[in-house]
Amino acid sequence: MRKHENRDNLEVRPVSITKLSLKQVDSAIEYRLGLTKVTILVNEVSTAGELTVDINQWLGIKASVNVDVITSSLKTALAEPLKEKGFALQVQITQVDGDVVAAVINASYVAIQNLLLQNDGQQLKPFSAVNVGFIDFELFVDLTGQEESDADSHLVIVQNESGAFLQLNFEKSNADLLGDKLTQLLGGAMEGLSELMGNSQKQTILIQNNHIENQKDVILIATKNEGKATEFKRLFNPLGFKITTLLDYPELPDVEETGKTFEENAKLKAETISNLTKLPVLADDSGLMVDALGGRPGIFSARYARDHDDAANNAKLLHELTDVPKEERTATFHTTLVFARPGSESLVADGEVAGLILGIPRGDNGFGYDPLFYVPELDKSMAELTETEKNKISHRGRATVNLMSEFNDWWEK
Ligand SMILES: O=c1[nH]c(=O)c2ncn([C@@H]3O[C@H](COP(=O)(O)OP(=O)(O)OP(=O)(O)O)[C@@H](O)[C@H]3O)c2[nH]1
Ligand SMILES: [Mg+2]
Repeated sequence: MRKHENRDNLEVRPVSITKLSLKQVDSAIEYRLGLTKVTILVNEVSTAGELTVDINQWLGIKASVNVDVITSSLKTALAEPLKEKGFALQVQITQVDGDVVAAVINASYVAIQNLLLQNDGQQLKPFSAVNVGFIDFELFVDLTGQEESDADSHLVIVQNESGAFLQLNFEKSNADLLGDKLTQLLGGAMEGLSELMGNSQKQTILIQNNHIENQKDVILIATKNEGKATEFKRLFNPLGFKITTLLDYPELPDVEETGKTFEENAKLKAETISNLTKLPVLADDSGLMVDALGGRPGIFSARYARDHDDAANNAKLLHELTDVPKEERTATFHTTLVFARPGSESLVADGEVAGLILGIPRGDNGFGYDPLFYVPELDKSMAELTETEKNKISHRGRATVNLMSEFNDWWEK
């Protein structure tokens, strides 16, 4: 199966609805596929030059009021709660190539969800459309109009988040597209559709709405680590900041930590998420550096034995240090923090704490390697400290103090 040649990712293609005008629309055809009612997506032209994409039924909205998405009167038209009122989108397109139809549907979903968020905060059940087809017996996902004209057969598929096919848009010439070929097309489409729903659309919605744009003193921390999130909340709340993390934004993508240093990785996390959300974003990249292991696991601490598996990572650490005597089990926890915001150079700060790796784990608090990290001046493991005690001496706590000493100047710039 191939994706469109020039695109690595499927995308919610921006459809500039105003600029397009209709060439031709096939008349409605209705199919039955098993028990699923399959209707042509594009309804008949209502007036010359107009194509109605009727998505009311997917939205579960009662009545139908025609709303022109592109006019500025839209917001006024939507003054009443949308769910009470109902509406249809009318869009004009130059052609009915499947890629345009799919793009119109995707753009419609994004547009409507954005309007709802601005109106009454209602969340729609997501749906996406994709154009799939066979060219010389090879399955292509996200066909362009040009590819579509070379295709032996193709169709536009609309699916919702729970995987139900909402509509299939068959061309008349594809009426024989049944059996294995259809199954293959549906399989290919499902992959493309889940990518669209999972990433592109939600991101677009999030970015366009910028949920917390107007909330002052909110910091988004680009972490999915619950242990870090808890520590940051305790560190920043007393300073008057409200902390949100990526755990509050499941629609944002994972940022791959491909850097070679803590700073490179922290920058990648902070700057990627700040660019996407246009928010001030703080990221932490941290890890344990064990002297007897030449500084390992270092930047690979989260994936030392197995990815984010604390038990396996701790077991590997103990195993590697089996014959290393106490005085040689010295180690350092390191954190690099990067604060990024649109249009500024990022602020960077480090923090470290020195300790020893124990032979057996102690304590239940904290996370990661805390039960094996002994802090000599407190005569306790990190996992035996309360959160407040840990924050006072930890690499993350110290990095935060260092960051805050420069924060005001940087923030005012
Ligand atoms: O015992 C610990 N006490 C700590 O205080 C601590 N801080 C970091 N670590 C370890 O180092 C990895 C960081 O990797 P990391 O910075 O990439 O974070 P992460 O992947 O867990 O979350 P994210 O912030 O990237 O989403 C973590 O997973 C842990 O294994 C710690 N272990
Ligand atoms: Mg990580």
